[in-house]
This record gives sequence, structure tokens and C-alpha cells, in this order.
Amino acid sequence: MHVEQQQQTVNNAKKADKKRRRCLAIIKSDCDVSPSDTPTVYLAILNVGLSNGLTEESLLEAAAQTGGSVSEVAMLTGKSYCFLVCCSLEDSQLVYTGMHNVSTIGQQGAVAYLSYVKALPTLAGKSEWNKPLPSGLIVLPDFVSDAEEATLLRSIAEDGRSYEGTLKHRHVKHFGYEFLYGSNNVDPTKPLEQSVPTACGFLWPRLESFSSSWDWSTPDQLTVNEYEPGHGIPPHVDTHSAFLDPILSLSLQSDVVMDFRRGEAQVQVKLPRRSLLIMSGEARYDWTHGIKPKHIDVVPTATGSLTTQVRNKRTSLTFRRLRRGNCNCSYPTLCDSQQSKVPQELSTLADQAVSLEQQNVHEVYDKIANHFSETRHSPWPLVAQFLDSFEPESVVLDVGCGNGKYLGCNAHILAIGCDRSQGLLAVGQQKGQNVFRCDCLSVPVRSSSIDGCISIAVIHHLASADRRLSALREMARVLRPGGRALVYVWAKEQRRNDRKSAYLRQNKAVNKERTTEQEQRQKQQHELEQRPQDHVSLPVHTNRTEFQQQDVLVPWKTKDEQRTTFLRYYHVFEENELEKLVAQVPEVELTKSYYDQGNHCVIFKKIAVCTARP
Ligand SMILES: O=C(O)CCC(=O)C(=O)O
Ligand SMILES: [Fe+2]
Repeated sequence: MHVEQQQQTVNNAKKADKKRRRCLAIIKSDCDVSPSDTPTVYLAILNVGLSNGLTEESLLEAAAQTGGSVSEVAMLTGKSYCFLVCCSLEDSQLVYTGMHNVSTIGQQGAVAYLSYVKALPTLAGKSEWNKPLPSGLIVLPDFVSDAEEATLLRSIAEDGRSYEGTLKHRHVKHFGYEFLYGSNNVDPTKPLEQSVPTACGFLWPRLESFSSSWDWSTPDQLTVNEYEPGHGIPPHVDTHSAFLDPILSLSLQSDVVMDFRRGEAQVQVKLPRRSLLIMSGEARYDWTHGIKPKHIDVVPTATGSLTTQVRNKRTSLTFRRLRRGNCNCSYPTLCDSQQSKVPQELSTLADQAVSLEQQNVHEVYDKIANHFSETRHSPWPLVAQFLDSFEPESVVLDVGCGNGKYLGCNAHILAIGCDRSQGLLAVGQQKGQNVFRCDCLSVPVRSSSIDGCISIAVIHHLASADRRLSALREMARVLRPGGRALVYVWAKEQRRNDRKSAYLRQNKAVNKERTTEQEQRQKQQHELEQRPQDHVSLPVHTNRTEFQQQDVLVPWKTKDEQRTTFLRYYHVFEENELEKLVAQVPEVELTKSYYDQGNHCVIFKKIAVCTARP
């Protein structure tokens, strides 16, 4: 080499060193990460990051060219640096030498400077772990013991009659029915010779004791997945039309991190060895799940920092129940049964439900707020009694609080209310109540944080069974273990006996009006048919008569001179319907159900569960 060239190389290295020192000072002050003089598996990639257009993909590609394997990337929003975790020290050294002061990546092809660092920044990727779990997702740690794990593994290995196959990234075995990866479905007419091994039988009573009120039948299909370290499963949703809700997966032999995704949202969930994963509702239908093919997972420690965890061979037992028919969930995006409907604007059941609620619930309540509020002042005694049953200083949320008539019932508790209707909330706000506006399907309250919930005459305004269920799940989510909820919904059957329906009681008084009312009804029906946006035609209920149908439009007549009639959508509940809905929420247990003044009512309690989140 010429002297000049040598000089240039030395100068170049000096310049790179200077730049690197500057960058290291930044990461030290930004996130307290210190460089390491000796190689570690943690590499700081300096001078390139999300702020100058670096993508995870291009970074991984550059690292792959060095021959070193990377197990994790930590990109930080708005930063011109990022971090890599390599699979081993050798990998880390390969990446270091191959990329330092060599790789030009990022938007302007910036040069990357590398440095070994002692650890990942506490904040890097931590936000990934602070997100709430997808609704309907539960991880039960230590679901089986070491001995039971060994028994299960043995019985599965011994069963020679199961259907076996090797996929690109893992080995699989099926019991009960074969899962056909070509069509992503099962053939319900072709049961396998070997059904779900009887050795799994002890799991079901255990699951029932976890939630006795759960509507549950024994799984008839089992897929065993065997993952060597570095293996994974691509993000997918288990075919809706193939299997019912929920889906269970028992993790054996190794911890692993599972990624859940919905649109842009991504949540990482640690599945510890011997834990049971339950995917129900949204988590089963509307989020994909997958495992990245890696050797090492980055997981949070008990103190909230991040650490790496080497994977061992993992065997998972996924238990499912065949559906035998179409799926009619309200999550059409990933629903194979509803695929044809998706592109047609507003034609899905879920969209119909949303627009029906918008038009015949939200818009109506906003318009009738003041008049409606005048008619709602005396609390129902059994609701007040429930509120009185809380210890002083309990936090109780009234979901769909309307004008807030229940918020002042028990002066010793902290009663908070939320509602969709700004018009109704304004009434409570004027009284100085703690109220906020939100949808009952997405309550901005931390999971497992409150002592009690009431929801009086709210979820019967939700226009699909899935949405009514989701509202219950949302209440279950915010309740702390041991927390209790009371839910009232309008009953289809307006009983005339002892606790007579307040609604029918006024019957006599209005009998006279009946004919005019019927005329009115015909007029409304006509108007309804005229409205172009209406994609559903529902019967208009005649006030103070028995309900003829469960999904109805109930008129509300204003008191002003115009006597305008608004139509509110209701789903009136059949006997036991509310209880059945509660039974589909695994985190809760039904403690009481009763009939009160024309309403079906349930009290349920959240049972103590732990999630895998440390
Ligand atoms: O390994 C697991 O826990 C999940 C397996 C899975 O998602 C599947 O087989 O559909
Ligand atoms: Fe799956």
C-alpha cells in the first residue's frame, strides 16, 4: 500500500472514531447506555436510525451480509441510532467488523458506526411490553406441573396413529382432525383414527374450575407444533370457519414470545413454559398471532428492563373445537366466511351495526338529551343497593351513565361515569360529576384497576351479539380481580307479576292513545322506508305493548310543540340471553341474575387471574 493510501486509511479511522465518540455521548445522555471495550451481544448502530429513514429491513439486510445472526432489533422513534442483539458473541463480532464505518444505510446512505454496549437501553422496546393485551387474551402461568408436562409429551410421542408432517419451519402432528395447510381448514367429514389423547383429559376440569360459568365443550382437535430454536410460525388467524371460540395453546419445554398484530398495532406476549394461552373474542378473531423464527427472545425483567432469553425446543399443544358451518363474528376483516362482504362498503354485519347505532342511538340521544334526562331521576332501588354494597373509597365506573343519576347514590365511593352522548354527559357535568366521554367498547381505563362497574340500560343499544359481548369483556377487563359488575338490559318479556315492569304499568293510561299511536307507527314505518341511508328495516315497536321481536326501533316523542318522534334501536333480551353472554367472558363468574322492572339483570365478578406480564 502506498504511504498516501495508508495515511488516508488512518485519517478515515480517526474520523470515524471521533464521530462514534460523539454518538456514544448522545446515547449515554439519552438512555444511559455505556459502551463496552470487550465484545457483547449488544451492538449500538450509530448515526443511522428511524429519524434518518432507516428501516428494520434494510438494517437486517446489511447485518445479514456480514454473516452474523441477529436476534432482535430495537429501533427508537425519532432517534438517529438503534440497537441490535446478536445471537452469539461470534455473530456480534462478525456484524461489528462487517458494518462499522463500512455500511451505508438509511435514507441518505449514511455511514453506520458501531459500538459494543453493555446492555440495551431500558426504554428500547419497553413500550412494546407496556401495551395492554389484546382484548380476550389470557395467559395462565403454571397451568400444568413439570410432571404433567412430561406425561403429556410422552403420550403425544407414543401416539403413532396421529397425522404427522414437517413444514418449512416446524414439525406438526394432528389429532382428531387433520389441519390442512393447503386450504387452511379441516375436513369435518374425515375424523382421524386417533382423537385428542385421553391423557389431556385432566386439563378440562382445571379450565372449568378457572371459570365455572364458561360456555365450554371439550376440544375435538389438537395440533402439536414442535419448534426447534430458530423456528417460528408466520402471523395468521386460525381460520374462522374452521374453529370455534376460544382457542387454547399450551406451551411446553420452552418460553417463547408470541406477536399479536391488528392493523398497525403490535403487542408482544411472553408465553412461559407450562402456561396456557387462551385466545377469545377479539384476540381470536381480529388479531393475528405468530412467532418470529429466532434463537433468542428479548423479554422484560421483573424490574422493567429488558433481557435476552435463549429459546429451547418448544412443543405447543393447540386445542380447538370444530365449527361446522359459517362464522358470523363481527370481525369481518380476517373472517373467511365473510370475505365476499368485506369490499362492499357498509355491507358487513359489523358495519351495519355501527351505522345503526350511530343513527338510531347516538344521534337520537344527543337530540333528546334534555328531555330524556328530565324523565330519569329516581334511581332503581336494586341498583342503589348494589352501589351501597361497596366499601368506602371504592372506585366504581358507571358505563353509559347518561345524566349521571347513579353517580351520587353512595357518597362514600368514588363514582365515575362515562357515556357516548355529549348531550347527556353535559347534564352530569353541570352537576360537577366525574364524567368523561367514550364508547363502551373502548373504555380508556387501565386493565384490572377498578372495584366495580354498573351498566344500566346500555348494552341493549348495541346492534350485534358480538358487540354486546365485547362491551361485557371491556367491563371485565377494567375490573380488578374480585371486582363486581351489575348489568341491566331491557327484557323482551315485560312481566306483569310481582316486580311489575315500570314500562307496562303505564299501560292503562296510554290505552286511549293506542289508535293514534298505531297510526303514528305506520307513519314512522313509512318514513323509515323513505330514508336512503337505512340498510336495515326494523319493526317500530308500539310503546307499552309486549315486544314482538328482539331487534326493534322504539319511538321517543319529544314534548315540544312539534312532538317529533325519534326512533331508538334496542335489542331486547330473551330470558337467559344475558347470562349466556356472561358465560362467554372467561375472566368473570356470574354471581347473581334476576328480573327487575322489565329488565334482565346480572351481577358478575372478576376472578383472580394473572397474565404473563411481569
Ligand atoms: O405454537 C403455538 O402456540 C401456536 C400454534 C398456532 O398458532 C397454530 O397452530 O395455529
Ligand atoms: Fe394459530
